[in-house]
Amino acid sequence: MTPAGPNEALRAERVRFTRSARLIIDDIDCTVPAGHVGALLGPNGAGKSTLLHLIAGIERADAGAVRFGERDLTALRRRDRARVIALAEQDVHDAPGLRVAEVVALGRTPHLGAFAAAGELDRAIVRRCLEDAGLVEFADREYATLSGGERQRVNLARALAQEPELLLLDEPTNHLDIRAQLSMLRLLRELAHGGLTVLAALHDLSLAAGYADHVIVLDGGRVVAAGEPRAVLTPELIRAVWGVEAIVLEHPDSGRPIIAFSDVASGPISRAAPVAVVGVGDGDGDGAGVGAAAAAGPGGTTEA
Ligand SMILES: Nc1ncnc2c1ncn2[C@@H]1O[C@H](COP(=O)(O)OP(=O)(O)OP(=O)(O)O)[C@@H](O)[C@H]1O
Repeated sequence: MTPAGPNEALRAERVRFTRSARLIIDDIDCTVPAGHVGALLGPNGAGKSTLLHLIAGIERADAGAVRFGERDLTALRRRDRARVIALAEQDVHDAPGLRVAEVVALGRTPHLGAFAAAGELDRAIVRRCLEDAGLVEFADREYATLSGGERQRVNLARALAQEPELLLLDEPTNHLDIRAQLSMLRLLRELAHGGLTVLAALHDLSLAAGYADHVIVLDGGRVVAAGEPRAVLTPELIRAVWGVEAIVLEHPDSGRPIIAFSDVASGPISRAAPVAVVGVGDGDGDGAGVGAAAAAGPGGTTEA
């Protein structure tokens, strides 16, 4: 596990960002309390990745500030910033031909001197991060040959090797099976309790509600709600932001919200109907031709 860093709060203050004459981030104010797991939620195109890039310093805001504790992150030089913040993204494009351990070792770059090679401490940190991400058996595999879920864990391990104080993640559960999703989020919680401040863009509202201490909901480049998952993730908010009907239940053990969706358009699914394969017609009237699966009712089901 990455050693505990100092607990600091992340604060974005009136951050504004325009691209191609479009206002993408519209005077955003938001906070992730020190040592918390924050979840950044919102529909496609809401501005989650852009906000993470602005916090990480990959993009420069037109206005506003990003602070971590007392430090102004926007004022830090690139190398200094990379010692404070790590961003785990879904796609790593700078790893052609590299093996997994080498990709993870790239995370040590901000800590190495200008011409210095990695030392024993760096190698030990890389080994520990491979272990934390469950990747020991993959250490010698070529990164390009990994599955999407395996790559996702490498991206996390590389970010952890940076030994950041602030860990940003863009859809870290994407491509992961359910067990790997839960273990990823459990690891983020453990890291937060160990001192890291974590902000992850997530799409799964129940996972966010189950693991995040603090959620920030973006819509159209603005923060529309923020706070404890239970207070924020209400059916009204979900309808307003995502345009879907949700039922918010309480987990019997943790008391945290579980979000279920009711698809009012298709109605209840009571019994799966056999799927008939019918010809869509090939013009000769015999019904043969390209097979198409036709469901007997809406959504491929019939009412009992
Ligand atoms: N270079 C660009 N020029 C113009 N618009 C852009 C540019 N980059 C991003 N955008 C727009 O900014 C908005 C926010 O994009 P962003 O990727 O931050 O959203 P997101 O919330 O991460 O979405 P998703 O959930 O789909 O990943 C989108 O409407 C996107 O089309």
